[in-house]
Amino acid sequence: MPELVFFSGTMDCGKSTLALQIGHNRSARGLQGVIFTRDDRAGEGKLSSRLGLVTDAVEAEEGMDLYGNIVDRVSRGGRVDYVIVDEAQFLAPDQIDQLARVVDDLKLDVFAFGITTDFRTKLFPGSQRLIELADRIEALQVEALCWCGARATHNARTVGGVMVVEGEQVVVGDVDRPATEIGYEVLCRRHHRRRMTSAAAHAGALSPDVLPVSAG
Ligand SMILES: Nc1ncnc2c1ncn2[C@@H]1O[C@H](COP(=O)(O)OP(=O)(O)O)[C@@H](O)[C@H]1O
Ligand SMILES: Cc1cn([C@H]2C[C@H](O)[C@@H](COP(=O)(O)O)O2)c(=O)[nH]c1=O
Repeated sequence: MPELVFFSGTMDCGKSTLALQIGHNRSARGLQGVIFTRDDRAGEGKLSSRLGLVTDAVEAEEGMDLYGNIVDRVSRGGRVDYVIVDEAQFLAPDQIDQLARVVDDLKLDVFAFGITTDFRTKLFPGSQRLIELADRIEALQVEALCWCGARATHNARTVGGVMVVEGEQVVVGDVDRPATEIGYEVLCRRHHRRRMTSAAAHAGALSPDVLPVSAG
């Protein structure tokens, strides 16, 4: 049975790498897929992984009918065996409904990859709809880690090196950006709640306030 699968996790947990691997393994066996993405860091119409691999993709622009796009390809004689969607959190809810229709009406597997929640710990609309509609939700096996060593479950945004909890939901960016820019860091829930990024933890450790004080 074809499925709509949502591979979800934090930033930097290997989603794009897995998307590329799934595409590679299928094309190695002669299958033909359509790869959609939206606002990849590498630029329009690209699906890129931090491991250095990148492939061409169809930019799933705002308002684009993803079901219609696949039907057009097939009706023009094209072959489509499966669909991959990266950065699926950026899609509109009705585009996720269109992906579900690709599975149900066209009988194709759709593999969607995206982060579940934003820097405020709120669901992205596209991810919410995927959670509502997916046949399966898969967590990535190689977990990203918080600076404390716990599994990272949340995404923090930093501006000038300081964690923020207000701002636009969508700001394309990356982890490990210079402290002067808007950046992201993955954290466990405890440290996300305390707004304690690795820089804040490091500064706290150096602060005289937290140095051991002798009793005498
Ligand atoms: N130099 C490296 N050596 C080995 N693995 C790396 C290296 N750089 C990044 N990675 C792996 O790539 C993962 C990020 O992959 P990517 O597909 O870009 O993530 P996502 O799409 O989830 O943001 C990291 O969690 C890490 O496991
Ligand atoms: C948390 C968060 C992230 N983003 C952006 C930042 C990146 O461009 C993508 C995530 O890409 P990745 O391949 O999973 O690392 O999402 C955002 O716009 N808003 C956020 O709150």
